[in-house]
Amino acid sequence: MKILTAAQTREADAQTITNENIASVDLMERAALAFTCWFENKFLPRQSVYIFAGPGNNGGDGLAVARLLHERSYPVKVFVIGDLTNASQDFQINHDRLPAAIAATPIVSIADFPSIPERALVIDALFGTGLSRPVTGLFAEVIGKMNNSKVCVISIDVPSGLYTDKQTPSEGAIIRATHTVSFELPKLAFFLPQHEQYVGAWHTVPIGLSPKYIAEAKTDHYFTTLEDVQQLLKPRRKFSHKGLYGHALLLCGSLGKMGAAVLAARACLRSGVGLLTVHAPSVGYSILQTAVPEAMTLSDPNRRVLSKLPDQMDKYSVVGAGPGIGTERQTKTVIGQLLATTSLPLVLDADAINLVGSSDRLKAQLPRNRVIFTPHPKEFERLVGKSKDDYDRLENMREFCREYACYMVLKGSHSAICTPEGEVYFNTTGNPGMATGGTGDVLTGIVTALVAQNYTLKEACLLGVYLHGLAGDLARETVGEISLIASDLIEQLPKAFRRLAPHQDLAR
Ligand SMILES: NC(=O)C1=CN([C@@H]2O[C@H](COP(=O)(O)OP(=O)(O)OC[C@H]3O[C@@H](n4cnc5c(N)ncnc54)[C@H](OP(=O)(O)O)[C@@H]3O)[C@@H](O)[C@H]2O)[C@@H](O)CC1
Ligand SMILES: [K+]
Repeated sequence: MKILTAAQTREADAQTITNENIASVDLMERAALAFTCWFENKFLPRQSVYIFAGPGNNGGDGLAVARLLHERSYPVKVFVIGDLTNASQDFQINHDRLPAAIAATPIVSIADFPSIPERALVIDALFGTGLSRPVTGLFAEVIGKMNNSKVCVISIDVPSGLYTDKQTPSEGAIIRATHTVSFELPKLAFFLPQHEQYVGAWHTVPIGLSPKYIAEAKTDHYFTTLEDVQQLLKPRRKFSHKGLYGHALLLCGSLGKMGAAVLAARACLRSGVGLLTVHAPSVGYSILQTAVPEAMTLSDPNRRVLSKLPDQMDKYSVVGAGPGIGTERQTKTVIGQLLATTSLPLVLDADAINLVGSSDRLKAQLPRNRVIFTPHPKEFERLVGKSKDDYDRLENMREFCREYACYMVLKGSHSAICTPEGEVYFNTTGNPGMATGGTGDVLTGIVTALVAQNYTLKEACLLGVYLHGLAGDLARETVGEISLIASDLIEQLPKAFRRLAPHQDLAR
């Protein structure tokens, strides 16, 4: 699904109004109703609701929500801030529609800010996508009070004060929402780690924005949904044999880090690969043969670290390299040979990324259109360089992927997948329990297996990252976030695959 800029969202609103031949206040009513339904499902009408409305259409939404919640027996109080002589037309209409029981109290100085009871709910309808400058002055003071209220704050559409598609200047005040309920689509800002404290948990509610406009809108930013990845998953053919599903080679492990190789190998096998060979330092031979009997094991001449590429590289369909390999000189030579001498697709993770990042010579040897990097933020920095903020990091990722014609999975809460064309796809599965050692090795195994099965590199990234997060979400259901370990993801992979294709096994 596409992510739109603030300007595109306004245009989508406008086109919806024109195409459907409705008044803009009708679209506002639809939005307010969608928000109210979400709210009703979440909170009982026992708690009083304090709504803070600004002078634009976001404020208009807040006033319409006040009326709708009042009709549903929620005790509602409304406060309006700003120069209301310049308020938007739809704000005015909804102001006039407020029932007599709701007095909209103006806040003209911070002394007018109400004291908010402990169990109240606060709705933030100060600003939405029409924010035109950083929030200062009285608005900033109001935001400060709302942030200090220690109650649940629910933002309509956007946490007020946050720019949705570019860096918010540091002098601007921003709401710290518990929940953000966004209309139709999430905003780019929601996917960036630097905004975690403002956005809280985000949700989307449909308001019927013009599908035609959305389909035609140009963007470089997308987010992946279950439906998107379901379309990618290929069924297994009836007359199958293991040769159809590729032969993956993993270059993993070193003395003391054979666990990384075991995790990557097991995840690779659970992701449908036909054959798997793991090439590891000789210390890992019996470990791998015991822990992963389904995989073939090749022993490197060196006991501790990888020092040599295996022979007959052309019999493999893909190489996954990096988990647990360390950064010793011999291993760097192996990675150099891998880049220079093979023509296979490569999935490079962990120390393979660090090795490439530390050497301009290796970077210059990167083959075009057949490398996937899967860095976490620190590895990303070693490979691509430092970034000023999350928007800058996205731009740097885009530039790097264009320059080297490679794919990148920047791992995080919403892992970002970048293509050589500079398109970025944000993943929507996964949870904080996955921030634990070994989960990256599991991802390498999954993505490598998918490339082996002839998924394009882009498909392998989108599908692999989604499945990895989904396995994490399934694991959370049984072990919780705190106890979750990387092996739990592997255990849940079968269920994750079946979630994507619920009827496939039954159809036979
Ligand atoms: N269009 C539709 O049909 C639908 C729209 N919908 C809703 O509308 C929202 C967008 O509404 P919007 O465009 O009116 O902008 P909004 O965010 O309310 O703010 C604009 C006002 O704030 C002011 N202002 C701005 N920055 C400021 C600052 N830093 N400090 C102080 N003032 C500042 C600005 O003043 P100005 O810049 O003109 O001086 C103007 O008065 C969108 O997020 C969604 O919630 C839904 O109902 C669906 C249907
Ligand atoms: K808001």
